[in-house]
Amino acid sequence: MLRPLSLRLQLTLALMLTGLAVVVTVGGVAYLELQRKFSSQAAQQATAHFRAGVASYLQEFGSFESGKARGVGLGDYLARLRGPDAKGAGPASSDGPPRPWDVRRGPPPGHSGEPRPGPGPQPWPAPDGRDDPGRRPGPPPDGPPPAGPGARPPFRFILTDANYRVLLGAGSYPQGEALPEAQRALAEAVRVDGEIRAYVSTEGVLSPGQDDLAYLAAMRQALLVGAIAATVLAALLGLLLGSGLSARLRRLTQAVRRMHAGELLQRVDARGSAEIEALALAFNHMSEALARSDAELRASHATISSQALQLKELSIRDALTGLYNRRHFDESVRQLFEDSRRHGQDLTLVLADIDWFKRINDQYSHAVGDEVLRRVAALLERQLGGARLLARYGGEEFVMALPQTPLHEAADVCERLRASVAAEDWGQLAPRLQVSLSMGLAADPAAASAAALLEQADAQLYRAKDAGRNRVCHA
Ligand SMILES: Nc1nc2c(ncn2[C@@H]2O[C@H](COP(=O)(O)OP(=O)(O)OP(=O)(O)O)[C@@H](O)[C@H]2O)c(=O)[nH]1
Repeated sequence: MLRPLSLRLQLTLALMLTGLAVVVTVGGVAYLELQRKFSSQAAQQATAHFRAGVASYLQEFGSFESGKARGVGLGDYLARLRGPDAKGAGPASSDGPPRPWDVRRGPPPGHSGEPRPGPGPQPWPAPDGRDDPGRRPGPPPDGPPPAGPGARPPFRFILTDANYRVLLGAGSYPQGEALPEAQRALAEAVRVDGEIRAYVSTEGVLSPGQDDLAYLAAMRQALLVGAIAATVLAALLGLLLGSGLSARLRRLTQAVRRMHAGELLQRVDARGSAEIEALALAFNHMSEALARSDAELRASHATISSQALQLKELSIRDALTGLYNRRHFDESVRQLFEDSRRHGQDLTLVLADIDWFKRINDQYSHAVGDEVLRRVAALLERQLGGARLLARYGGEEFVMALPQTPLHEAADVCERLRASVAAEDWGQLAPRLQVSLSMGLAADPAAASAAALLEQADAQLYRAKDAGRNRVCHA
């Protein structure tokens, strides 16, 4: 399938065609008008010359009949006046006697008074013997005009006497009959001594003469040069406008691509034609709005993410002590257990329980009990370090997982914890307050699961309680 033409090419072609059409239309009309003007001017001149020839004949012979009686027909008379050089083509010259039929540019002789003398082509055909009022044989008056430059013009003259009786009918009107009314209106009077002696009118169209042909050829050439110049100018203009337009569209396209790549805030130059400026401004506004929305979206996404993190943290923390809660411990210890088993590493689980906590509550209040829970939790967390998992397991019970820690090492750690709790100055919190921890440890490598291991630790805790509390027990 053919690709659609680019905007630049379309614009160039449109301008070229428009320029060409304007030149051809204007030039063509001017050319035709000029041709018509030549034809009309030549017809006027030819009629004037013919009329002058007829007037001269009548002046000399008095009438067509007396001319004929003296053996001189109008055709012969005109031919004699015309002279031998009139047969050929060529421009009129100033040599020789003046003759009334020379066709020249400028006002016709009938308009300026006297006919202009000079040799030149005869503007009318010599009448034949049939039509000639002078009865002399001659070339046919109504034959087709000879072709070629300088040939006699194709006018055919109609000649009547003063009463509109046709003497020369130009093949259209029979000799001797009255000229129709319509044709009479076009006829021009031939006056001799102020008296109307005949009427003359013209039929036919002009084959332009050499000067006219030269004019028309120059006109055609100017038309051709104008058309070529207009086409070239239009092409240059089209290319210039088109390249400006396509450059702006290219910048817009590049900006859209950058937006697609993530750089939402883009600005393109808004200068240009009204449409391009409107498009660029709309694009800039859209880009700003998108960039603003994107920034707001990112900010709200960050807020939501942080809130989700906070929520998640809250969901896995114990509200009173800030330690992890039991649910989180149970989820995490499963992973620790599997990892230690997979890598053949030690894992010791510890359950720790505050001794006689009910009594603390009862004796000192729940608030004191809560504060004891918070202080024991902080102490355990501080001394245990980050590599171990510590959680409040429920009530006054805490649980610990010590990865990569063999039982005896874990027992030492727990012993230090127990001692620290016991050595704390609890009297600051409440008079004569004593707090201690009982702890049970399990690190059985044969335990099937973290829960099973935890049960073993719980059993050791019971042993510690049973043994008098404030102690660490393990298998
Ligand atoms: N202040 C306070 N008390 C709690 C909280 N959770 C559980 N307790 C109390 O802890 C007490 C636990 O008592 P017991 O299970 O009898 O255990 P004990 O008194 O510590 O006795 P032994 O464990 O055998 O030494 C109960 O009275 C609970 O009400 C808490 O969050 N705050």
